[in-house]
Amino acid sequence: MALRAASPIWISPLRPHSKVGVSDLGLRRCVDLRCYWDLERVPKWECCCLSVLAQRAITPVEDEKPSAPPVDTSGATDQVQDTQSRGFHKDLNLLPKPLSATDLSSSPGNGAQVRVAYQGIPGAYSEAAALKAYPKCETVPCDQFEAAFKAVELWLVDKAVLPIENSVGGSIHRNYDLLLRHRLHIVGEVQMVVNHCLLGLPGVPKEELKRVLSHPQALAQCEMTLTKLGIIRVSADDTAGAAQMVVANGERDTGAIASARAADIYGLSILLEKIQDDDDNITRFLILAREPMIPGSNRPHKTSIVFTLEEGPGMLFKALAVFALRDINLTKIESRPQRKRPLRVVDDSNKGSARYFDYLFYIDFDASMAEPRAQHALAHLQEFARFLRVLGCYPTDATL
Ligand SMILES: O=C(O)C(=O)C[C@]1(C(=O)O)C=C[C@@H](O)C=C1
Repeated sequence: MALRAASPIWISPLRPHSKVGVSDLGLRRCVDLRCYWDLERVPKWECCCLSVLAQRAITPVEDEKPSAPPVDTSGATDQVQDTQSRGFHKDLNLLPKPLSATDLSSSPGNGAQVRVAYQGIPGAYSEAAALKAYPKCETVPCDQFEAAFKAVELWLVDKAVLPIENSVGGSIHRNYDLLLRHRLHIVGEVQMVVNHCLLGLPGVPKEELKRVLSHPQALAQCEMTLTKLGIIRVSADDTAGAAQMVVANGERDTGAIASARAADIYGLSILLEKIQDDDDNITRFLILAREPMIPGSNRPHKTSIVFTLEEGPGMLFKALAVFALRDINLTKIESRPQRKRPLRVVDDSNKGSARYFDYLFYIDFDASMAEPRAQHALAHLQEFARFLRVLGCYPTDATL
């Protein structure tokens, strides 16, 4: 049994934290980069992506022409001499160098010294996803999704890894809502095959189980097996928490659905393996950070956005067309009610009962914000979106 030493983060005791690590090189580089932005030209939509801002300083969005060709540097020596003769800078090597895409994405790939928050306790699938993203990281358990968001915001951890959708159970709506409520950036994704096991106390046969505890998503992913076994489902905060509870309660007729690793950690027996309805049960997790990453063009990237539209016929059709027109593939679309304004009264006199829900649309698309076609698509979308935010641009996980 190997429990990790990291102390869990519970949402209530979170407190303002001194900014340990503020001087972290990555952040300073980001701050430096802001000097290169032409903020006057940033339009009203809230684009959080460094690259798009940097690009906008150079390329007018209205212009659908391909980006300008690389600058010809053949006259560079003349420029240096000219500058020196005017006495601006004696040594140009002392000037800060503009960042390139690789500079900002060069955090150690194995995650050594990175603290990563996840929801659940050791043995949860989210912890495994964090370790897939950063194999040497220190994982930090949190009781709720929101605690993981806050842990990043308060500098208690560097990143958070949270589930966003599952191939059987669908979207994890809570995390869509939290993405909007918090100011974190998506800097990566992790796709992971989730193989569920039926666990019981040592020596208990599966026929003796009357109840099974697990996370609601896990219960939904094993719907058919559980119906076949005729077992009562009971919700728990996370799968590993369910396993821990089975041990703590010591009731022979109660089992858990969790990972093989959870069985190992909490000393339970594996009664059945791969009990999910679909063999290819895949959960997609997002990696969140305080700062956005600069998208590269060396590998496929995804961009995630959220927007709202004006009321009117065909508005969603128009919004989707900005991507179709530029041959940009959409990988996910999700809509969520806008909670602050759940109902819109369409009749000023409030007569007639027509009322509409306002929706937020979340879209993931296969393109990097470093690509002009993605920038143009968002500039186009901005023409009729009431609100638009880039949640992040990050490398596509193609490891499955
Ligand atoms: O309970 C866990 O172990 C989790 O990591 C949560 C979670 C989820 O919320 O989707 C993660 C992966 C599986 O899809 C089942 C549960």
